Amino acid sequence: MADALVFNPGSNSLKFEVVRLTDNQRFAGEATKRITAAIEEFGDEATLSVFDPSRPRQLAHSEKVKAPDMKAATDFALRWLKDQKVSADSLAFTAVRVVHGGVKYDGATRVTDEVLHDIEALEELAPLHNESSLQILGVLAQRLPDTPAYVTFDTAFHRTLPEEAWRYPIEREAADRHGIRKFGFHGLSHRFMVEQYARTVGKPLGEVSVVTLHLESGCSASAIVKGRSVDTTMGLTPLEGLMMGSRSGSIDPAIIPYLMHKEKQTVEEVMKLLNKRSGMLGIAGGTLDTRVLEKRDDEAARLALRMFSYRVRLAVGAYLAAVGDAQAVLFGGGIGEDSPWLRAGVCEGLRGWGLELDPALNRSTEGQVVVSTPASRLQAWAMPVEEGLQMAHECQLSIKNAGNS
Ligand SMILES: Nc1ncnc2c1ncn2[C@@H]1O[C@H](COP(=O)(O)OP(=O)(O)O)[C@@H](O)[C@H]1O
Ligand SMILES: CC(=O)OP(=O)(O)O
Ligand SMILES: [Mg+2]
Repeated sequence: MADALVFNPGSNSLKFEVVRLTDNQRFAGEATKRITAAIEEFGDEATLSVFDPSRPRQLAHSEKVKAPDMKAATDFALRWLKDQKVSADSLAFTAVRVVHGGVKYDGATRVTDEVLHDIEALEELAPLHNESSLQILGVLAQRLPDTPAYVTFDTAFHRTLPEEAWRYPIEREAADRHGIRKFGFHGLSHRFMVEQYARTVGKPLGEVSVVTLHLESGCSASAIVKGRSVDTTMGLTPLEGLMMGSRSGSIDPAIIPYLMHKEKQTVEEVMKLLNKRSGMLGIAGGTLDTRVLEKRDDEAARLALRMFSYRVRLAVGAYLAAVGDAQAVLFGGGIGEDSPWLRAGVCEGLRGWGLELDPALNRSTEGQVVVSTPASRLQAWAMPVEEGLQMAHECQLSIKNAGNS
């Protein structure tokens, strides 16, 4: 048995967990969380939320803390963990989620100067994320210098995409000169969902084909055939694909020069608009949080939720076609797990595929649950995603593999 400390910087938060791994675990879901917490809304009054480790997303305690940025939040987390009696010598390793690993990294890796350099080189393609990971790694190198540090990559799971999926239909030479291709992200989450599904239904991973949905501030879908990712909605960067909290997702690319021209803005300003002031925030105004939007009864909030659910539904339809004979649609991430309205809105359009939602089961917002009827040919599941457990599991596998080679 070993404990690992994992950090998951999102576009909107820093989540951190102490994970207890068992010696020969085959699935991430066999590990348990000892501590799980998040710092959100960085600033002098950031929020520290501490969750019940045994119940997904159940808040146990919350307080205001001073954490103006990712570095300060990491510093705070380490001090706070010390108060919780988590000492450096109780940790087998630390792990940090890195969103962009390019084509080079296919799994968890021990941090070296070369790895840090590669993460930095990819910063341009994941500006909301890679820099945050480097900041966390900097604090860990200073504060826990003797604990081995690992990184896990969102892109690793999608390295199995076939060329017709990862190649963009743009001039080949130009794309290849600059490494322009679809990478895909949220791989820890998509991998966790499909493996957890396989584990629960008792099938080998190689016999499982599903569509997975990771829906939080950042959102993506993945088409998975026989346990391997064959397509995913995010692309060269985490801006492509579904409508998100504050990101537009896919739009007509001609909108970018048109807006630059009409609004007399630079490309950086327009990219900021698409990353930070679009998506549900851009349509509803005021917030990107679906829990708040659900409670609002103005037309803008309702439109944002309808647009979001419509776009998720379209992606699921496309990926059911990509998979061909999917067994289930897995709804994960804060919105996927917790929002009956979203699941109903998406499944409404999937009757033709033989998906029958059970309205009573769909009202459940707690834990992993099948929300389709027993007779439904295609199943729908609400599936709590545990990126932290997946990170710790992938690092343990990499340590074992290194020991065996
Ligand atoms: N119970 C829940 N807990 C947390 N987030 C939820 C919940 N239900 C819905 N959500 C949605 O998920 C978003 C939170 O995503 P978060 O985990 O902070 O994303 P990220 O990892 O991209 O920073 C919220 O803005 C909200 O829209
Ligand atoms: C890749 C990505 O968008 O990550 P997150 O949803 O955690 O911001
Ligand atoms: Mg996230």
